[in-house]
Amino acid sequence: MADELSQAALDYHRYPTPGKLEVTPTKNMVNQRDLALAYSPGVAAASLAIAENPACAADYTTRGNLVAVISNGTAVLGLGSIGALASKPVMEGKAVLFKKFAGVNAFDIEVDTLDVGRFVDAVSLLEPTFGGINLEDIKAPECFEVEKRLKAIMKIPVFHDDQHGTAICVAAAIRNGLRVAGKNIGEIKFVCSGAGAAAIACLNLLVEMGLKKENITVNDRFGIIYKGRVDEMNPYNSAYAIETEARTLDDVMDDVDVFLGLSAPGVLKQEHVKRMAANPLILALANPEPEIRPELVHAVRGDAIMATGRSDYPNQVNNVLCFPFLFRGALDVGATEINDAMKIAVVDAIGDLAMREAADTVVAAYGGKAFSFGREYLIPKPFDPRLMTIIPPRVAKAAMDTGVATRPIEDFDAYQRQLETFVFRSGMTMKPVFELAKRNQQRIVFAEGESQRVINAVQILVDDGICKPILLGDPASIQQNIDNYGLRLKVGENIEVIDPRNNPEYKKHKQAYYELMCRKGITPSYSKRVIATRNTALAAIMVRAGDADAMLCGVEGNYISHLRYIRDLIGARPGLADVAAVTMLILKRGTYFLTDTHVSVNPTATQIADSTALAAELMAGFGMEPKAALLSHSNFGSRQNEHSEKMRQALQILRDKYPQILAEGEMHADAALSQEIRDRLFKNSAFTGEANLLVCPSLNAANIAYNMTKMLADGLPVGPMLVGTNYPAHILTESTTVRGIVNMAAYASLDAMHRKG
Ligand SMILES: NC(=O)C1=CN([C@@H]2O[C@H](COP(=O)(O)OP(=O)(O)OC[C@H]3O[C@@H](n4cnc5c(N)ncnc54)[C@H](OP(=O)(O)O)[C@@H]3O)[C@@H](O)[C@H]2O)C=CC1
Ligand SMILES: CC(=O)C(=O)O
Ligand SMILES: [Mg+2]
Repeated sequence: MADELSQAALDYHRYPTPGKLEVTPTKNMVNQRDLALAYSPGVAAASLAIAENPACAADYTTRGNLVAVISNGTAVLGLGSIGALASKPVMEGKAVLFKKFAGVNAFDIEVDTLDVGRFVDAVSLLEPTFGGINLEDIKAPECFEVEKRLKAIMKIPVFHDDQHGTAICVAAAIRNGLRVAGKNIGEIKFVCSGAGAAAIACLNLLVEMGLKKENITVNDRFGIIYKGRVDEMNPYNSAYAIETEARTLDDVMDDVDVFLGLSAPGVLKQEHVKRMAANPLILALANPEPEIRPELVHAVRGDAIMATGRSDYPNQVNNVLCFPFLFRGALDVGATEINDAMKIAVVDAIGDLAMREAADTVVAAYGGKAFSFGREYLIPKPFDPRLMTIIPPRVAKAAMDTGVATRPIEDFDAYQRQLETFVFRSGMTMKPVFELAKRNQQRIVFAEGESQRVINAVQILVDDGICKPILLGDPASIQQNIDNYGLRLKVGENIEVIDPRNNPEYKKHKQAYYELMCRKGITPSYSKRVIATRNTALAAIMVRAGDADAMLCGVEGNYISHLRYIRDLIGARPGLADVAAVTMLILKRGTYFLTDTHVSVNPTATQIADSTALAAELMAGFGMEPKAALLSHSNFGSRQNEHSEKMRQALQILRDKYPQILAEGEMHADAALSQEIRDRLFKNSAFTGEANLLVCPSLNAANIAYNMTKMLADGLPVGPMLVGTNYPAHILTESTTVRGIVNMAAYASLDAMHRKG
């Protein structure tokens, strides 16, 4: 490993606190009452309930979502038997992956013994603590015995990740690799380097999938495993011993279709690769250094399809694609074991996923690179959020079908939503909006139709049937982007494309633009130019003309330049001084709306009252009851100046004009969010609990508050949504993600539907 990376890794592990994990309580512990509930005497109620009915441990403790990652340090990655203590960073790492990828809590447990019996005793006694056991980096052949004995004793899933997690990912990658190479698993010549935990499990699964045993040759440190060999033989590697004169890897590499390495660095040489069959598939999976580096393979074989266990090359075959999601499904149904049906469900899910285009978040996580199924993309990337939404339900279903689920899932739709919410926190809040949008698909025109983010979002919108997209832009560039991403959009079939320079409705749109702008110094010839070159203007005119139901712009270019067109061509509703922007922030703590985050620099008291009322109306569309707080540096008159006075006036206007809205102010943001703080200042607050509509006195305050909260509280924004417009039109920002565009297209549809009544 490069010195720089080693040092960076050491610093990463050491600072700011040693290690990668900590324990975080999930319940408040701030007063005497909490203490009485969490600990003595209250805790006795939970203990007695479990004593009476052990199954309710899943209701009153973390057990149902807690996995132990257990090792004795005998086969740590490809580093060998470095001991239980030295394995701790790897086990902590696996625990982090469980949590990060699938929300599974995991403790690492390092058991310092080489004795199978003592190890099994130690682990089996942990059953009351955990909902599942993930065995890790335990060397063969002991690992087989350990797993077999623990499975027999324990009534929770026991899963040796290096065996089965690896086998599942390898099986999916090989199935897809053979698809690309155009080969049939029943006919291929197969060489495996390594006969340990991972290798034997992979071979067993591949044989189940149709690989012929007679076509497999296995090699380990002592050479080829042949019938009659005496060194290092055991019942597990003996199953793959063959009649042969061959004794080394060098003897067996002619015409090999697939090489699977689960052994040690540098075992496979360029000379071997040269002799392999056409389109050879090479999985060099030893970690961290593979059996051969991809650049060495590609230097001698242009037709090779290559995978490693590393993240810095294409086709990372690593069990992280499997274990977090497999356990998620198993825990969610209280599975008593992980059986073959559950494993096969994961093989299928991983394999299928790679055949679909990569998700937007994957593209973002990998530097904007697009992936589509092929030589360099055989299996999904670990950051693919769909692993979480696709694998656990299939595992849960397989567990239920095979009778090992103690808590069967009753409502799979609700379960699916729960998983989606984990990945896209917008899931729940946006759910009703998506449902409504789907029922009455609106025509949404996208001003930046050539943008890759827009095109990726449009694929999701089409797949989910949320709207009928119209893309403005050069058709050739749009098609190029569709092809680059391997998307399934078909112009004229599931999307409409309008080239502004070749627009069939050009005359009508130009005239409409001219009529709106002729008294603002715009000439007929300039109108022509604008309508052919300014997509935001064209989109706005299309919405006005009824050629689209709503528009989205702003993914490219600055906000204010789009706002100019919106103000001129869409305009504010009669009686309003201007439009305003409302941004939704989805936080762990809840969902909040802020206004005006993007439009008016210094709104008047009337504007503030109007935009509060419009934001409240918008929130009702999300099924939320607005509680508006007019924010200030002043708390109910504590400061007297023009800024606090403005918010006081705004409250008065609100109460006069919109008495139905629950509004309070002017106040500090903490008072807005805490009943307790408000109670200390005065009684009879207009609303109870916390405000969910935070109204700021200026653009400065609103925009700063929004961006700061988003960063500090890891908020997920939806918006900005424009309110008070004459027609449905929304300006996104340049940082909007694909998911953000999808959310806003759904909201724009809802906006359009509401206006139609
Ligand atoms: N990418 C992934 O997802 C995963 C990768 N791996 C990697 O696979 C490798 C094996 O792991 P695991 O099965 O758990 O470990 P084991 O210790 O159980 O097995 C190691 C196997 O490799 C063989 N071996 C060691 N050195 C050589 C060599 N120079 N030539 C040929 N064979 C050799 C060993 O042979 P012998 O018994 O004779 O010593 C043994 O059969 C590790 O590098 C690990 O990082 C493992 C799991 C997942
Ligand atoms: C990935 C993994 O589990 C290993 O290399 O051991
Ligand atoms: Mg491992």
